[in-house]
Amino acid sequence: MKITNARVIVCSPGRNFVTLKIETDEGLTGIGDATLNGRELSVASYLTDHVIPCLIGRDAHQIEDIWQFLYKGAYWRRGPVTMSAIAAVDTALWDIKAKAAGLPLYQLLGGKSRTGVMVYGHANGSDIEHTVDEVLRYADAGYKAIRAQSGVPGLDKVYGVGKGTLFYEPADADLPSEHDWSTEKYLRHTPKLFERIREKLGWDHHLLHDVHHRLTPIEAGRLGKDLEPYRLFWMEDATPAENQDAFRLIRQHTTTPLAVGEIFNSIWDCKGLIENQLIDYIRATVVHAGGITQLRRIADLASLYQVRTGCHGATDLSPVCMGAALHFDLWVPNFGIQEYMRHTPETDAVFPHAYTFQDGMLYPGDVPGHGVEIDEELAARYPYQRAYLPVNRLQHDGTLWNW
Ligand SMILES: O=C(O)C(=O)C[C@H](O)[C@H](O)CO
Ligand SMILES: [Mg+2]
Repeated sequence: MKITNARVIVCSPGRNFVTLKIETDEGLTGIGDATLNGRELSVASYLTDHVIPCLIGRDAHQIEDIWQFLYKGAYWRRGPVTMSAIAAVDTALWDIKAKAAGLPLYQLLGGKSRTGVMVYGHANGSDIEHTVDEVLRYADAGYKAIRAQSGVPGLDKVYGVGKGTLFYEPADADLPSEHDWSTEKYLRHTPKLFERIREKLGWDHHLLHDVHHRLTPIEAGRLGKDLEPYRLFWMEDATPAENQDAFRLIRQHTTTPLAVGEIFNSIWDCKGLIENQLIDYIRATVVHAGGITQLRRIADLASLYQVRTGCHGATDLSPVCMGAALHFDLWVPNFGIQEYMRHTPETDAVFPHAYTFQDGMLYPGDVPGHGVEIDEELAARYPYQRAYLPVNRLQHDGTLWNW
C-alpha cells in the first residue's frame, strides 16, 4: 500500500491544532496530531517542507522503517518539533494499518489489558473553597481521580486556574502574558488546599496535583512531605527535569508518588529517571514523544521498574492524540492513569471521535483505526490564530522563572 499524498491541516476551533493526513493508493487515509502548543507552525513547516516529500511512494505498512528513517535520517535527532512531526506520521500510519486490518488500533498492539481507561479531570478554582466545590463537581460527574489546582492568595495568575472551570486553556494571548510567582506563598497554601479537600471529599477518590516545574528539588521534597497526610496519587512535574538526577533529592525526602514527562520527547529524556526508580509515573504521550512506536518503548522500559504510565491529556493535545493514547492505554500492561481535559464542543465537532466517557472512564471505541477523523470543511472555518503560553516572573524582583 503506497503513500500517495500527505498534507497538513492547521485549524483553530477555540485553540490551534495541527493535523497530518496521509492518503494511500488503496483509498485508506489516516490522521495524526502534530500540535505543539505555542509553536504550531514550526511543526507544520517541518512536516510540509521536510517530511512529506520523503513519504510519497513509501509503503504505508512499514511503520518501523519510516520511523527510523525520519529519526536517524534527519541526522538532527530528538527535540519537540522533530518528534511531534514523527509522531504525527507514526499515528497516521498506525491508523491506516488498523483500518486495513479492519480492527481497532488496540488489537494491533496486543489487545485489551483492561475494560476501560481511568482518567483524571482538572478541577480548578480561584481559592480553596472554590476549588473544593469544583472537586466535588468532578466527583459528582463520576470521576474517580481528580487533579486540584487553586489560585494562591497574593498571586495574580497561576498555572492551572483558568477563566472558565470546565475548559482550561493556558495559551491565553497572542504574545506571552506574564504571571507572578512566589514559592513561599504557594508552599504555604497548597497543603491547606488538600487538607480541606480531604475534609469535604473523603478518601474514596484519587487526588493529584501539578506543580508545573515551579519548585527547586529541595522545595519539592518539602511539599511532597507536607502532602503525605492527604495520600496523593501523584505530585506532577515537581521540578524541571533536564537534570534527571534532580529527582533523587526529592525522592530522598518524600513518599508522595512522583510523575513527570509531559514535555519529554524521547526515551532518552526519561531513561535515568526510570532506571534509577526516581519516578512512579511517566507522562510522555503520543504526540510529543514520537508516536505509538516510541511510547511503547518507553512503557516497556518503565515496566521493568514498576513505573506506570500517565499520559498527558491537556486541551492542546488534539482529540486525535487522545484517541490514539486511549488505544495505547487500553493495551499497555503497566497503565496508571490518563489525563482528560475536555475539549470544547467546537473542537469535538471538527474532530468526530469514537471515544466515550462514562463513570470516570474513557473507552476508545471499536471502529477500525484510532477512531478519530477530521471534518476538513468545518476545520477550514477556523483559521490559525497565534497564541502563546504565559511566562512566570518572581514576584519580588521580576526574575524570569519556570511557568
Ligand atoms: O495538563 C497538564 O498537565 C499541563 O501541565 C498542561 C500544560 O501546561 C499544557 O499542555 C502546555 O501546553
Ligand atoms: Mg502538567
